[in-house]
Amino acid sequence: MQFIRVNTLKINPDVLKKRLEDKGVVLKETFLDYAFEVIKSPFSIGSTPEYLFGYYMPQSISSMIPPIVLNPKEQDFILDMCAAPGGKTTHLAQLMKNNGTIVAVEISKTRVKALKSNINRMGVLNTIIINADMRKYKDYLLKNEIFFDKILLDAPCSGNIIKDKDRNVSKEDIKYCSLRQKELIDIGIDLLKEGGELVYSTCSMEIEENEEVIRYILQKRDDVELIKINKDEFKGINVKSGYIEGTLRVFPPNEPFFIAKLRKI
Ligand SMILES: C[S@@+](CC[C@H](N)C(=O)[O-])C[C@H]1O[C@@H](n2cnc3c(N)ncnc32)[C@H](O)[C@@H]1O
Repeated sequence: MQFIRVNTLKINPDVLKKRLEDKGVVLKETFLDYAFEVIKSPFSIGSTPEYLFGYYMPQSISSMIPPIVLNPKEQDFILDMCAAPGGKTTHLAQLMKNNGTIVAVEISKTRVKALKSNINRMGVLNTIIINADMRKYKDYLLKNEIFFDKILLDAPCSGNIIKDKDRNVSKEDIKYCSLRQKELIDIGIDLLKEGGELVYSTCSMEIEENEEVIRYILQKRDDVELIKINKDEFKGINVKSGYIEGTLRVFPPNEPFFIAKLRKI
């Protein structure tokens, strides 16, 4: 299944739809008025002039859910803790209509290049890119008392190993990912303003990387609570409740995803 997210910072979804359809692309509506499923395309959807103009982002429909759940407002101060290549950063900027501020942090120098290029291509103007390890960069933020209204933690996970490195995952990989995710979510809560909200997501199916991380943070800290996500918002997507009520799991044929929302109290 292939989907595109129309970049409403640059073009109206109906205008782009007509433009692609005139070139022979067959598109199907989704629960989002700015996202379409690509049913058929005579050419690669990642190499059209419209793509290069930044009119859309090819990405799974599941990966559009975390920014929607975070629900950024136009004046929000947002931290995107693991940002590259920027599918979700550019989506957040679009929802904020290029207002407010996003701090997009990415550890990998190579992946920062892709993040920069997507941000430029898509006309995003409200984002500061930081090439740093969140586990160290948090010290700078805390020392300067910089706290955020909303945080997206789209955590590195074993699903990325399968996709990026094209190999199977071992029990050790899952354990390693789970430990890193627990460390990152704890940092995320530290960096939230009181009443601020954090969305945690992974493209892994493993309980250790999903519900276990949420259970860990809810047990470890008494300044955080779970906000229940309404799964009925995502019509046409194979979304079910996670193993903790109020969390979400997306299942095949859609890209597997886990999404949870927390509030700092
Ligand atoms: C799942 S990917 C993020 C995808 C991205 N949110 C998007 O929608 O395009 C996870 C990213 O986190 C980065 N990362 C891993 N550990 C990190 C850390 N400690 N600090 C910042 N970024 C990190 C990885 O290099 C990778 O690019």
